[in-house]
Amino acid sequence: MRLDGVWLRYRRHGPWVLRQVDATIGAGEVAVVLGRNGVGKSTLLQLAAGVLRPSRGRVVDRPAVVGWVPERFPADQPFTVGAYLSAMGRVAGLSGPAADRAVAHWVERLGLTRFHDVRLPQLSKGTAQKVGLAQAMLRPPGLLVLDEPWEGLDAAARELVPEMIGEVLAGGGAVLVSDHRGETVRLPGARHWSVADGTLTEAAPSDGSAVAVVELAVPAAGLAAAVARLRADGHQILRIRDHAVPPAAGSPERSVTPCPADPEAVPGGAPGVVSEVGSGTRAGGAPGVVSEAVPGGAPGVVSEVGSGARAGGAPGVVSDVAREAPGGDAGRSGVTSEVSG
Ligand SMILES: Nc1ncnc2c1ncn2[C@@H]1O[C@H](COP(=O)(O)OP(=O)(O)OP(=O)(O)O)[C@@H](O)[C@H]1O
Repeated sequence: MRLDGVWLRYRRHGPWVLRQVDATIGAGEVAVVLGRNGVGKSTLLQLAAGVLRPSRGRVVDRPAVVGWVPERFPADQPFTVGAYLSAMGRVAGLSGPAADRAVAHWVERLGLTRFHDVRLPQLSKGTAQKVGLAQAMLRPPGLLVLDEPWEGLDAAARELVPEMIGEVLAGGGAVLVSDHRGETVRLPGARHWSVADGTLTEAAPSDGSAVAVVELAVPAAGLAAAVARLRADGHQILRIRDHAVPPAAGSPERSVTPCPADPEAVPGGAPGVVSEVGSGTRAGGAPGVVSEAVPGGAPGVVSEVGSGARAGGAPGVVSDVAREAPGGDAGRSGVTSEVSG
């Protein structure tokens, strides 16, 4: 499927939400749409799914079967779960018996059995979201479009999302998924599309062969916000650490602490280091420490302290830690870097 010079605004003479978006997604590919709140991720997904029509440009080669999971399932409909899903199966082109079989399969798989005869408005947000996932999968989609699919789901259901994505990809489908919380770390091989200022840019692949690790210092009070911002920009957080406990020299991954998917869960009260892998670098403008990965011609590690950064452009880069940052405040800085090629 291809978005060909797509522009979108919601009303005549209104502001453009998207301008001249060109993007292609092929069979067996997944693209994660990243960006801050309100930049137009949902708009882009709705254009891809065919829910919205471009104001200018066109969307071509959209697969015949599209599974669309909106950010909020429209639960204000007077149907039971079973009746709604059966009807959606028919809408998707399944015969009655085939729809029934598909509904039985997905109801069981998503743990919806006891809600089969419950009316949609009576469902909790998370359960309604599962109904939204189920309806999109009743007929194997050639394109699955998921808008923030993890929102509101319990732990078990969250695990199902990457599974469902994997099944669509294995069946030759394509998947677009938006995410501002970093859950996509569970989607290896995903392409990263970043939306900002009305345009879409694709980040370099994060398959591990073209990324580097950067350590950034951030103010402790701004840690959660920094993590959220970095994730929104498409970077992968590897770890968060107190800069008073530096990692072993030359082995920054050794002391990795799993980073919570929810930026709100980041302990904001303590100074911290965030390790991130991704496709671009953001320099920390203030003291503190963050690690992130950036694309490079070769694997590498970059350590950054305060507002200064040095990038390793060659393999075999070493981070040396636990020394006072050049020109920094000894009480707040604890990392400096040595780069070798
Ligand atoms: N139906 C609509 N009518 C008018 N403006 C809209 C409509 N839907 C979205 N917008 C506007 O378009 C812009 C992009 O919204 P969109 O929902 O696509 O962003 P988003 O990146 O998905 O945000 P979030 O991360 O909060 O879901 C916002 O300024 C929003 O207010």
